Amino acid sequence: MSSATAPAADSRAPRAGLFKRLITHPLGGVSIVFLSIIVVVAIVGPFLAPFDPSQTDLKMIFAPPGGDYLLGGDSAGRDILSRLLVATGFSLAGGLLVAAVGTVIGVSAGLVAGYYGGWIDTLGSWFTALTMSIPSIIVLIAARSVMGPSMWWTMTIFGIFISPVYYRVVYNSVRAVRNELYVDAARTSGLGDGRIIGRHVLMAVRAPVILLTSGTIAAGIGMQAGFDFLGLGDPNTPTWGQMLNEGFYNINRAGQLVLWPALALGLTMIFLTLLGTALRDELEGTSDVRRTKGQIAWALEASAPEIVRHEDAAEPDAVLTVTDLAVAYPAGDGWATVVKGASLEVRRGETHGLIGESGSGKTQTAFAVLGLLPKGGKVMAGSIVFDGEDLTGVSDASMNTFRGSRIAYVPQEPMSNLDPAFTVGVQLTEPLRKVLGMSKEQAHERAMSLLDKVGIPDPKRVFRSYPHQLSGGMAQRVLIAGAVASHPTLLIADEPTTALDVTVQAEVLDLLRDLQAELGMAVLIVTHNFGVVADICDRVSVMRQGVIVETGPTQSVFDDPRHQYTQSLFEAIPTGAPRAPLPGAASTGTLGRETLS
Ligand SMILES: Nc1ncnc2c1ncn2[C@@H]1O[C@H](COP(=O)(O)OP(=O)(O)OP(=O)(O)O)[C@@H](O)[C@H]1O
Repeated sequence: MSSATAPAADSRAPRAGLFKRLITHPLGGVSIVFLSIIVVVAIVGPFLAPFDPSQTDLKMIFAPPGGDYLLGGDSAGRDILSRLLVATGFSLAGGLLVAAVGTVIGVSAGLVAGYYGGWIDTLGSWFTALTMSIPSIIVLIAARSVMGPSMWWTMTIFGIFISPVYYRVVYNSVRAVRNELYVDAARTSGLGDGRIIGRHVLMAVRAPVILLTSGTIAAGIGMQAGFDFLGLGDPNTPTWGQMLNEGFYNINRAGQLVLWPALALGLTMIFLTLLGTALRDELEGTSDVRRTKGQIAWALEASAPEIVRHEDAAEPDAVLTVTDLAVAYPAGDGWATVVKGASLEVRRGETHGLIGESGSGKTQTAFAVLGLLPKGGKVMAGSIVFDGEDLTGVSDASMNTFRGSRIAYVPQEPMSNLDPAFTVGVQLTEPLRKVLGMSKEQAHERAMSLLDKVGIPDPKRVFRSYPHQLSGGMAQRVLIAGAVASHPTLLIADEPTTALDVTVQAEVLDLLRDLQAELGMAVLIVTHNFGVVADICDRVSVMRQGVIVETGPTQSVFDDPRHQYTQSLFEAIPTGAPRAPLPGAASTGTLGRETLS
């Protein structure tokens, strides 16, 4: 056995710029190429057009493709190709105008209303509600009869109707960040509101606004085409919608009249939507997961420390096998890896301690198993096999079939994990009814017997009590009762005694031991207290800086810690404390509650 101390790689792989990432994204690349061609055509189309798009030639009415008119002639003898080239510019400009008006009004109003609140907020909400309640098409038709058939006015008004969408997105994002500590810090450091909004707040809304804009351009082009198709547009401005309108009138005589504008319109809208999908992937980081997963896995493999494994007489029957797990969070332009290739095995029916100093990644490992990583956290590499199923590829919806039934969880802070608005009875019976499908009476009966089982002296009273009427120890017993209600195969308890006082800690540990023995479940107990491990764990894994460095039966690891880090942990225990009270010896807290940090 060897011990290794090399830390695993920290993968702060720098991310390329947004455009570079988009162009290498499969959907993004092809969309950018197509849309670039459309933009080029829109700009140079009028110069490339072989004829004036309005020039009529009676001889060329419904002329077939070929000859002077490459794509044929329309019902007035105009060149379809020339009209298509010029129409591309107008159609695109219409979509861009909608997005520009929507962005300018919606983003600025959302920023100001979200940041300042008060009457500006009220005015913004009122305007949003008003514009959303009026059908835009009616206003557009009314405006047309007042101002005449101008594409520019039509698109400007449509942009105003789109602006509440931007307003809401920006407003909600600003509300979410305005009380962040870094915004407070900017304020206290003397930065003015304009600078804070422009620098800190605008950054937070940048991604959703960019995302929204590709959809808005598509919606604008579609709206304009629909308006022209209905014959409500400006007949002197060639657009795809105008061409479609004319084509549909003459579809039986010359089908190509519909074909070209329909292709241009359909493909542009499809590629704008695909670009939106690619943008979402890149801005929200989902694509980075795909792209960097391999890189991180490779980096971890290259530097993975060897785990010190103690010989084990028992036949391994793993209920949970975590292999080379890597968990990372976006950090700046890269990823900060907080679990760096951890491997862990919890066997059926055993109590397994996961011990390590504060910040070593114990909770992140537990959350990864539960599929409950905080926002931004991603499993970048490795596998989590529970009862034969790999949980890393499982959807959120499917994870719900594991959580609360086959995998249960007991948190660190009992009080903050009970909803103060509901009685214990409601909180215990609701999952029994929803997850296990029990009737109201069955759930009530089961909850009472669970409260009794976890040693609550007066279950009836506690059932009717609100969390604030319970002590910390009682609240933790209630949470344990809820966790074991479904007879889980695996119970994950994250520092279940840390928030409790010493005497209550001992009782809760005794309770966990008794329940484990009675229900035969496996228990993974996350702790930084060797006393807890000594008291109830059959086996232990020692975690350091995101990796497991030593694992084995508790007795063996306590008797003969081989990894330098495990040895240093034992050395950190104050002298005078007995070294290793072994599992089964009810000696909670023998080693105190040392925080190994
Ligand atoms: N939401 C988050 N975003 C970014 N980094 C995080 C997040 N949550 C945790 N971390 C980082 O992950 C690392 C491991 O945290 P974790 O909570 O797993 O530690 P731990 O071993 O359970 O320690 P403790 O006993 O203090 O909870 C820490 O460096 C922490 O800063």
